[in-house]
Parts: sequence; structure tokens; C-alpha cells
Amino acid sequence: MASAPQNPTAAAAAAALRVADLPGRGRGLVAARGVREGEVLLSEPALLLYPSALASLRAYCAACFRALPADSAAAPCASCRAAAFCSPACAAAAHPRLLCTALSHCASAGLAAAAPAEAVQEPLLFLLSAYSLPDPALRAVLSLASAPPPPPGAQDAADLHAAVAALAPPHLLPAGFSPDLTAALLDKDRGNSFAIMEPYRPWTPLELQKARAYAVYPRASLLNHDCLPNACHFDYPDRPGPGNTDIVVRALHDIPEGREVCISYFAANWRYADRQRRLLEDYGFRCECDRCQVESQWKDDDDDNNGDDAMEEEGEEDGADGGDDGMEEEGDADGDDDFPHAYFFVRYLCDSEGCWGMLAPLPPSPNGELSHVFECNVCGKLRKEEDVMPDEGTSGMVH
Ligand SMILES: C[S@@+](CC[C@H](N)C(=O)[O-])C[C@H]1O[C@@H](n2cnc3c(N)ncnc32)[C@H](O)[C@@H]1O
Repeated sequence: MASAPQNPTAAAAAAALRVADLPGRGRGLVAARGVREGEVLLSEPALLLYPSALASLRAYCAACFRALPADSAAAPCASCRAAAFCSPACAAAAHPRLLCTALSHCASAGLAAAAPAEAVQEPLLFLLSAYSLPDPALRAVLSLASAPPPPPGAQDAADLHAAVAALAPPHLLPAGFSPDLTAALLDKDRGNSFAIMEPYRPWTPLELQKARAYAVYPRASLLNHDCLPNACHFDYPDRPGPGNTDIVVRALHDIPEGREVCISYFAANWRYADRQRRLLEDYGFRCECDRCQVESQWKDDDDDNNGDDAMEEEGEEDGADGGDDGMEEEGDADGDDDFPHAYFFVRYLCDSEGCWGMLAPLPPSPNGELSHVFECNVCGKLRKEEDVMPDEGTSGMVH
């Protein structure tokens, strides 16, 4: 549930979008007024924030997920001693009580014994955190769209439910705790979580970069996907001050009133077949965006390309992994008719080695002046517009 905006930027952002029912797409967010490039469309705290793995609890504050200081300044959680906090304020904020209790009862060895593989730790940490939520927040998570059923071989919801039941004291579990509720929550997690990544390390391929935490947001989780998005999300987990895990969504370019605002659920350089496979398997829909309609006609974009669908979620707008070691390539034919979106790639895709983040303009100044500076949402690099588009004067609307 959205909390009241704390600052003018968040207040302006709150007025920029409205929720709409969109045929064939469920709910989505639509521009409630014309917005300018770089404008903050959404800035909100997480409904639910949870560590990506047990290892994350050793490296990041259990409350705010900033990197823990290397020295002894980090204070272990007084209850479980398995998690740590970066400051007295974070220690006072604490971490999810079921997670804390599970860690203190079993110690991390016990939890690890129940969940040896990292792939299993993540859903368990999610469930222990979700079942710690107050009832309204739990209901808000349950109101989000469900992902399609997991593929065969994925961790069984019944096993995860049994693991939670074994780790959590019954009196702390919420009313309604059941295998069905656990399965429903897991579906929400898969369809709506955003990764908050570990600090960016240059030259590290995206697929090797890990999430420190995952987050579900009340409104950002309503953003639908487009392979040519008009917005992208940022997070600034190591930023000082409050709100470091808030998600920030900014417009890539001007967006007219009434137009749906979409993000890409993964790195925009993925090829057609990989995008379609990922969207169908993990989100349950076939993408029919403008770009997919063009690329579906290309002859050489078969399943044999070197894309990678082993990425974290996002809704998960995620912490997107690169699906490829190169930019999306043209199809068979020559010319802009066959690759009408080249402008988008040049302008909005970061060209730092192995990054493939999205470049969004910094917000306009309070008097409405455009920044002409682009920020990458993965590596954080800032680039002047003339370096992004040497032949362009000032930016314009992208059609
Ligand atoms: C993160 S949620 C987005 C909000 C969702 N539409 C809702 O009603 O709550 C992801 C789900 O939205 C739907 N969706 C997202 N992008 C879509 C698209 N381009 N076309 C059709 N459905 C889409 C799919 O059902 C997907 O699993």
C-alpha cells in the first residue's frame, strides 16, 4: 500500500500515474497527464523487502540492505545473531520477526540444512518475510497479479510450506497459513518482485551479478512490460538517508496523457525468441508490442541464438541480466524499415562493457529545464546527451 509522499518529488510523481484496466493486460499504469523526459513517475517504498540468500544477511544490513561496514561497527541482531544491522536506527527497525525467529531457533545452520541450495533459500526467505507482514500488507501482496505456475522441477510449494511450518513457531504464523496461501504468495513473488542488486562491479557480466535483496512494491508492481519501454526503474540502495530501498521510476522520453507507462522486465538487448520465451514462461503472456511485431518477421531470430533466460525476476524489473553478449542485431533485410528501433537502442541502452542497463534522463529542474544528462540504471554512469546522440541537438519525443 502506498504511503503518503514524503517530499515534493514523490508528491508530483504520485499525480503522474493512474491505475487503469487494460484489455488483455490486467491492470497497468497510465500517464495521468503529459510527462516530460526524465520526470519521476513513481517513487515509493517497498511493501515487502527480503534478503536474496543467507549470504546476503552476512553482507548487508538486515533492515536497510546497505553494505555492512567491514569492521565490527555492524551490530548483530540481538535476537537471532545471524543477521546484522548497520546502525542503531536499523537495529530498532528490526527485520521480519518470523525470519528472525527462524534464524534464532535454528541458527543459520538449521535454515541452511532445510534449504541447502541458494535457489531454495530465496523462496524460503520470501515466505518467512511475507508471513511476517501485518495483515493489510499481506493482503496488498495477495492483490497483485499471479505468475503462471512454475515449470516442472521448480521447488515444490508444498515442500516450501512444510519448511516454513518447521521453522516458524505456530503462534507467530498468521491466520490463514496454509499450503494454498503459501502457493499463492509464491506466485505473487515470481510475478512481481524486483531485484535490488549488489553494488555494480565494472567488467562483471550481468549474469554474474547478484541481487542483495528482492522487493515487492505496491504500484511499481502494476507496471506492465514493453520491449521498447517508455520508463525504467532505479534504486539507490547505498544512498545515505531514509528511503534508500525506495524504487524510483523515470520517464525515458516525453509521454502524452493517457499513454500506458511500461518498463522492460529484462535487459532490452534480449532477442525476440528469448524475450517471448521468458515472458510466456515467467509472466504468462505473448508480447505483441511494436518491436515484437517487427522482429517476429525476422527470419534469423530462431531459438538458436545465444540469449540467456537465466535471469532474476523484476517485475522484477528487475535486476536484468544481459541475454546476449551483443546488441540486438538486424534481421535479414537492410535498412531502417527492418530495424526501425535502432534510435531507441542508441539513445537508451548503456554501452558500458557488459552493462545493458537503460539510460534515462535525469529529472528536469524545478523550473522545467531538461537535464540533457542520462543516467544508467545498472552501472550508474552519467552521460551527456551529446555523447549519447552526437548528431542530435536537444532531445525530442521518441515515437
Ligand atoms: C508485474 S504484473 C503487472 C501488473 C498486472 N497487469 C496486474 O494486473 O496487476 C505482470 C503481469 O502483467 C501482465 N502483463 C505485463 N505486461 C504485459 C503485456 N505487455 N501484455 C500482456 N500482459 C502483460 C502479465 O499477466 C504479467 O504476468
